[in-house]
Amino acid sequence: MAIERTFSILKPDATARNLTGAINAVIEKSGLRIVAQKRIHMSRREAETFYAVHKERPFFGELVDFMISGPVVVQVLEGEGAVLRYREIMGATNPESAADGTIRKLYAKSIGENSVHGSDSQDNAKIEIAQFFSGNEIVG
Ligand SMILES: Nc1ncnc2c1ncn2[C@@H]1O[C@H](COP(=O)(O)OP(=O)(O)OP(=O)(O)O)[C@@H](O)[C@H]1O
Repeated sequence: MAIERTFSILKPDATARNLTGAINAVIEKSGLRIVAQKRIHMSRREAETFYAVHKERPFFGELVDFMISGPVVVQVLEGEGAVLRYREIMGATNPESAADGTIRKLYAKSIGENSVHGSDSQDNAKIEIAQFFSGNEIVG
């Protein structure tokens, strides 16, 4: 499988509970490399742009409010099949359905406050990475 990059967010519920190191340990143990990382507080406009695909969904307002409720850590992860690999170790959106050992099973509080985001395709990974990082911030 090819070396890819994916975009990750450690969400406000994770930063609030001081879990960024614990989650990074799961990421690194999986073989993925954190090739860029920064802690930011998203603006409402950034969160609305990021989740624009969900703007007609009933939870959109709640999702945006949550994403700007505290700091997040945005990351670029690199490795073989990184998009799919990260989705596997994140686990299902709803932690109650997530497989044992996944980040969401271990740490997520609910379907909304579910600790992590990961891109769902290589095309979206490129778009999402470009929203938060310039090329010289990514060091492979
Ligand atoms: N029913 C819901 N109630 C509240 N928030 C929800 C609900 N469904 C999804 N969300 C939030 O919206 C995000 C995006 O939903 P999506 O269905 O794309 O899940 P995902 O692909 O697993 O998550 P992500 O896009 O964050 O990686 C979820 O991660 C979650 O934070």
